[in-house]
Amino acid sequence: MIMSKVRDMSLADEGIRKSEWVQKHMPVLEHIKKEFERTQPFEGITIGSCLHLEPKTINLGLTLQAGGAEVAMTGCNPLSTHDDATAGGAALGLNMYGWREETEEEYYETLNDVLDHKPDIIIDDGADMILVLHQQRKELLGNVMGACEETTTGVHRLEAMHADGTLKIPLIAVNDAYTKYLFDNRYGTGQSSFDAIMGTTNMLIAGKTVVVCGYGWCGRGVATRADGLGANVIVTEVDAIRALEARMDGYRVMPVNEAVKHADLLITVTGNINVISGDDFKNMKDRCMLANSGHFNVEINRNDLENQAKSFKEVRESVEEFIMEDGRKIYLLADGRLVNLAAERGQGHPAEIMDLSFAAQALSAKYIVENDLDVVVMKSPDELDYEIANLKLKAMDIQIDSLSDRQTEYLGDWKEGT
Ligand SMILES: NC(=O)c1ccc[n+]([C@@H]2O[C@H](COP(=O)([O-])OP(=O)(O)OC[C@H]3O[C@@H](n4cnc5c(N)ncnc54)[C@H](O)[C@@H]3O)[C@@H](O)[C@H]2O)c1
Ligand SMILES: N[C@@H](CCSC[C@H]1O[C@@H](n2cnc3c(=O)[nH]cnc32)[C@H](O)[C@@H]1O)C(=O)O
Repeated sequence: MIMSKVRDMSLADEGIRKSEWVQKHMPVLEHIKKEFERTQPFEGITIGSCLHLEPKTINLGLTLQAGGAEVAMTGCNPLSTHDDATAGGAALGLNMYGWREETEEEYYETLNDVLDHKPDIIIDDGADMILVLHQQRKELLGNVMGACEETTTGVHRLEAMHADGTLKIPLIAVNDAYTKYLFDNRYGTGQSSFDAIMGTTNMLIAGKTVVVCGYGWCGRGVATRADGLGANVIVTEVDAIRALEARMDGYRVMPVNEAVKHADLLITVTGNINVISGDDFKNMKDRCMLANSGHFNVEINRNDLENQAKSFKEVRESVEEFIMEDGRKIYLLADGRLVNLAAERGQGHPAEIMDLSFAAQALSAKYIVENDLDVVVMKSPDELDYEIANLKLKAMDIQIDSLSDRQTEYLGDWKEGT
């Protein structure tokens, strides 16, 4: 029997319409779905997920369902759920739990609702579900064949769990697949962050100074798009090599306490805590705008901002204005949560990008079923990456070359010199 707790089932048709639209732009996932329909890799298997609930994620759920799985889904962020998508998913036979603007209590309640389905496989984003499984729902551990993790910070948390011996299940770090982080973290976060920031504020980027904190895969994507939109880009880093790379990519690099003085718009993408805190708020220009596109709501220390402000209020959907003692105004978008998903207008990454990420999830889940894995944190196998990349090239009608026998022989030979 299908169980669901969603905001409003009357939104189901609109949710289905939106899922059908993005489905047209997710050809790799569509191909995998057809394969799954034929081969039924998940017959008798229950898959529980904790992912941002929006139309593309519904297509992942339907792909797993087509492969024979019972699917139960909840959101991985209290602000990112689309209520039409959850209603649509429920109408199509997925067990959907969650709604937009959950309290913390509701967030964990719906996460536990999914665990109540006793999943054989877990697909997590940020590792909250895997943590609850290990800390509060230990009785279910024996049932879980393995889990997949969607994002960089989740992988870090799970590696830390594995290092201290806490992790009890095999874990595929789907984030670390080439077809995931090289595209999702970089091009996805680059485009969707600006899509959300511009849609939320209706403001111009050209001519502004944009500070990007963190020059990892997300930071590179955000900086490239800021540059392309005509901004003057400053990067802050703690890693010498990445800082050097940012400089040679053409950006100014400086410590964060200096960078905040120049920022018209500041975006954090570090996965770290307190990247913007304390005196940083004192040194900001009037009307500086702050957004996070990295991890949960910890990168920008909202408490520090609130404590220093005379007053604060929402002045526009997903925009809070903080009036400081000296009269300066600072704007915080989407409560400091991932702006590309948590802002009211956040649509998440483009469909063509999530096509790759969710193809990696679907094939990794199948890999768990087909292989008796040890308790490890492993990158998804290279052969899955190449399968996805080849399917995507084919869908994009792009041909590439292959090595001749002579070239293969040459590349494997050490004797041939000048
Ligand atoms: N918004 C999204 O849709 C989205 C997509 C993918 C990943 N993420 C999240 O974004 C974050 C970054 O992911 P990534 O793949 O780019 O990680 P990454 O490890 O490639 O990059 C993070 C960078 O931040 C730097 N850093 C750490 N602490 C810092 C600090 N205090 N100041 C300045 N720089 C600092 C690190 O040196 C590193 O270069 C993670 O939390 C990840 O889960 C979000
Ligand atoms: N759950 C945490 C962890 C970061 S989510 C970051 C992940 O979201 C994923 N993501 C980005 N856009 C979308 C989307 O549109 N649908 C589903 N997932 C998305 C992306 O793959 C990335 O790794 C949090 O909410 O703060």
